[in-house]
Amino acid sequence: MTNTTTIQFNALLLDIEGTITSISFVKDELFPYAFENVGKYLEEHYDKPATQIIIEDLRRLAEQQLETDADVVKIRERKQECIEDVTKNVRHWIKRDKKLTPMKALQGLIWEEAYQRGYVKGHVYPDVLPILKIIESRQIPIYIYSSGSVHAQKLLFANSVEGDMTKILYGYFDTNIGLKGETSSYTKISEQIGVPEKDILFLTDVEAEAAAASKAGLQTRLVIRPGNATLTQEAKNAYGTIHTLEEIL
Ligand SMILES: CSCCC(=O)C(=O)COP(=O)(O)O
Ligand SMILES: [Mg+2]
Repeated sequence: MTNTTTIQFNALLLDIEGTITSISFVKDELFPYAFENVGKYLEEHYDKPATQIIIEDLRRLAEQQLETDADVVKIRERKQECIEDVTKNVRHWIKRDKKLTPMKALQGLIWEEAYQRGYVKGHVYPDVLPILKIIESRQIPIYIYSSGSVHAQKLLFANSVEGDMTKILYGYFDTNIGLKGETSSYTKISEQIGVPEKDILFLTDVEAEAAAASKAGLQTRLVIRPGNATLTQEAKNAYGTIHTLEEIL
């Protein structure tokens, strides 16, 4: 179903990958960079408090995950063993596109170097910035909700192919508020931004996210971009689809 009526909303909530950024940028540039550089990053930043906090979180996570996943290893205490174990787990989770909060936090720190050194630039589709500027000019706040950490989100938009986009973004949410497939996450976002669920428009490429948001009472549209997973007809009918952000104006 293509939406033909005007959508009324007082806040816009955007997924990143597959919605305003290509899946290929995330899967073919960001993830491989983190995969290749996780060990090196840990060697260079091991003693920093931020790294140690993440390692402790990853240690607890590994304890839980190894009960159901035989490829996850227990993270040992001594520095070199710890780096070896964290690297093994993180690489395993990257390969499976796991949305695990501490792993996402570490990815964000690793990507910081990639952006700073100019190895990557955050991809956004050409329709995104012009339409977001129009929405911002209508005093409608724009928020991001991604499985990538808030730090990683800010890096992507501060170093995007369209320049620094952070000035037009009002706020950011990651999995610290809850998983994107859980209805309660959207209820919490609505509470935090002070906009009723029915007045928020959420755009995503993932059916389960549209379903969770819709169940919470948000308006949703599924976004179709080149390289995205195919959507079921049932979901297209239930939530409606757009191909560019122009369709929400
Ligand atoms: C913040 S950029 C990296 C995106 C990422 O790590 C990811 O897992 C994509 O998740 P999304 O919720 O944006 O589809
Ligand atoms: Mg997505």
